[in-house]
Amino acid sequence: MEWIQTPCQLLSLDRLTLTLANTAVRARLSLDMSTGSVARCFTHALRTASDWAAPVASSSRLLSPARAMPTRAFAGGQRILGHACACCRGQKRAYSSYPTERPGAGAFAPRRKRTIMDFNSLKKKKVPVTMLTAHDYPSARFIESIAPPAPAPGAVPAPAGSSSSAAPRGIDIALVGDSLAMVACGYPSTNYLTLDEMLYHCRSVARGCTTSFLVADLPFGSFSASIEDGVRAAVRLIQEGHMDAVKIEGGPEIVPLIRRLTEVGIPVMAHVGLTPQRQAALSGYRVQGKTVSSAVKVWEDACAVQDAGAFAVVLEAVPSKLAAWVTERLRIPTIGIGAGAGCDGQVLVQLDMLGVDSDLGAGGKGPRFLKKYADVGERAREAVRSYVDEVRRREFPTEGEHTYPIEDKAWEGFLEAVKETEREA
Ligand SMILES: Nc1nc(=O)c2c([nH]1)NC[C@@H]1CN(c3ccc(C(=O)N[C@@H](CCC(=O)O)C(=O)O)cc3)CN21
Ligand SMILES: CC(C)C(=O)C(=O)O
Repeated sequence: MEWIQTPCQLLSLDRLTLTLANTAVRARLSLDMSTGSVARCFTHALRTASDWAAPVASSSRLLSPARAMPTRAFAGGQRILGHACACCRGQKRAYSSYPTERPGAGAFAPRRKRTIMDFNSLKKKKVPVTMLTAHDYPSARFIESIAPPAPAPGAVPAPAGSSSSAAPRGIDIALVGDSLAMVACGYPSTNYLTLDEMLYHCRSVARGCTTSFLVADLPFGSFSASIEDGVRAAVRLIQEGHMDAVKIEGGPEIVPLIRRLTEVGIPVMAHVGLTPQRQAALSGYRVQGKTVSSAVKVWEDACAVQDAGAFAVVLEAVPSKLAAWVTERLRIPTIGIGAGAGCDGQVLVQLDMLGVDSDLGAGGKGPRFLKKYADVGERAREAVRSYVDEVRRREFPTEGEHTYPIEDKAWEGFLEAVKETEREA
């Protein structure tokens, strides 16, 4: 089997994540630079020592001798080949099947890749799950960069969610939401976004975010005509978009698709309440579940998607009382947006909460649920204004600080060399 090395990313000096791919499988593994062993492999397709031999050999060739640090990690090649990272210790892969147990917590570093088991375990412990959108490489890197660092070699890592306030856990789930249609592409609604456009954004996010669980929306229309359409679209999000799971808006009408995807091993996050892909049919972005029949529908939709196999469900713009009631009764975690603190987790659009002027955040207004944690838009405007002023005043670039020198001797030689042509010009 011929292995091809795809871009290899050095995340920090003590942790290296490699992405290896061939036509059949894509593997990501994280190496502990201090011990040269596999800290975590993000694929379960490669289980045996011989499975690893080819990719590790090809990456060794690629990494040495140009990159001295990464090469050190391969000094213990045997350890890599015979590795026993937590995910490969005979565990079953966790799909949308409500696994309730998680393996020995001590086996995990605090910032290994998040899994569905973690979300179930967090729900059980009543520790909120954090989710935030990422629409491109920088916003994904931003999420990755706030994750707590890996522990010192030999340290006994704390189990995920063991401490809710002392140690920040970073963002558990990065969502490539179709809100990117409006936020990143300037479309008037999420329904303009095509599957190909979504895939382009997914690939960029996956390159920047290696430890959060990656979820992408199935765009409007990509699953409407048939279950087969939905399966093909979801497979593309996993295979070409490099996502871990898909999110689908809807209730009982998407149950057959959730069932099918769960059967083939694609985890599904459901989305009920205010479903933006139906904003025209719902006569706008309106809070759902405020009347008896609407509240019953939210509850029944949530039950239907859970029973179909969804591993989690987004509750958008529903009364907090209803969301808390539903959360208490569902086995799967609920992720709220405009649904109150009684949910098992929260999600916001990154540019909204940063206070960048997004489609919803512009002009200081926005939905009630939106909290701006910063005013990045105003800071960015101030910066651009300063740049414009300094350029006009010739204060930027500053001589010596932002410029490259030429030695006097070279300069005099240059003037001598161009004497003739200078006169002609
Ligand atoms: N930047 C951004 N953030 C989002 O959260 C987001 C998008 N874009 N685009 C897609 C959908 C649209 N979303 C929206 C848009 C508007 C409201 C809104 O205006 N809500 C009213 C409710 C009015 C009512 O029914 O009482 C509010 O005042 O909160 C809610 C969600 C959420 N999604
Ligand atoms: C706001 C979240 C839940 C979403 O669906 C999106 O970003 O598209």
